[in-house]
Amino acid sequence: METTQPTATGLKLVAAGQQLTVRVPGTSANLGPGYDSLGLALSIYDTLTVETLTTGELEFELSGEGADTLPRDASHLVVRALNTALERLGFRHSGLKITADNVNPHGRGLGSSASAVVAAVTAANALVPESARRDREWILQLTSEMEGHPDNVAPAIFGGLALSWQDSEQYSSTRAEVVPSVIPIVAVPDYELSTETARGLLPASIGHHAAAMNSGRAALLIHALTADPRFLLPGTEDYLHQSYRAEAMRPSAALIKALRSSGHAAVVSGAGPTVLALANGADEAGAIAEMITTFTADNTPDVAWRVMTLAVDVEGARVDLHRR
Ligand SMILES: Nc1ncnc2c1ncn2[C@@H]1O[C@H](COP(=O)(O)OP(=O)(O)OP(=O)(O)O)[C@@H](O)[C@H]1O
Ligand SMILES: N[C@@H](CCO)C(=O)O
Repeated sequence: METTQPTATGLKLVAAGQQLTVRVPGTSANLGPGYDSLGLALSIYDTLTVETLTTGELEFELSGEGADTLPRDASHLVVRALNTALERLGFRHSGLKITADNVNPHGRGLGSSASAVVAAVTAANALVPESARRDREWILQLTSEMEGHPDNVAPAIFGGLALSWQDSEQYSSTRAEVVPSVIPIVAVPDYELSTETARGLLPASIGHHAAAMNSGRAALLIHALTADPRFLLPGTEDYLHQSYRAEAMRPSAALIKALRSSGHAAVVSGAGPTVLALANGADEAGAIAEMITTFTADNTPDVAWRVMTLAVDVEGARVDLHRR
């Protein structure tokens, strides 16, 4: 791949004429007690196609979620993340054509902003020469910095169930395998709640008792997801965030309460307001989907819900190179 000499900015130009597509899964973070640490990759995908140009221009084609609201210029989240990543790698571009096809709903708790930055940083890393490319740990570090927490970006990058942690400014993550009988079902309401707003509802500190209770449930949840799903209901109990945010998503909180009272492991997905239920097998998945439909029709008539029975994505972000 050809690159020019460093420019006045000290940054080299990536070669023009390249084209690639990145497919990134949506994610559900927290899973109850795993606040800011656990996340599951889901089979709902955004795709981002990037072509490098010589015109110096930015062309943007946007379809699906956000097509009516998002900017199509350098202020777009994907462009900002892509430029930052290229710069960190020592490069810049001389024009881009970006085509974004967004399926993951925005501001609903399915990690749309994390998917966007993972797609952008993964694309930037694939556009630079092989010798300058970094590994997925580097992508995790940069995208966690952008998001402020690693729980959505990690499963979006690696797929599966991501267990993430932070040492000072360093983010790390490891992947665990979810038993095949676990089926995620999401109920996505038609109202939004931004992560920023939801984080603002949390107390600055919590008591030692709540912290101890939460630790036990988080440990149990990993066992439930990776070995014995019979423990999904007690394993998804949380003491850190959901009760503080319930006022901002009352229909979702009511649905979660009803599902849990019937023995189903339901939680707020990410910062909400989507409801995530984890079924143990197809029969329970069917029963959950049916209960969501009936309960919401009877109890939340002003809210339209989209119910999706998904799978755990095990691939994570995938790059397809079309032209180099
Ligand atoms: N594909 C995208 N392209 C550009 N901007 C996006 C994209 N996806 C999300 N965003 C921006 O991020 C905002 C939503 O981010 P926010 O963190 O509030 O919710 P979320 O990521 O969908 O949910 P959560 O973080 O709770 O899982 C959108 O309103 C939009 O501004
Ligand atoms: N852990 C994050 C996930 C949403 O980005 C939160 O609950 O605020």
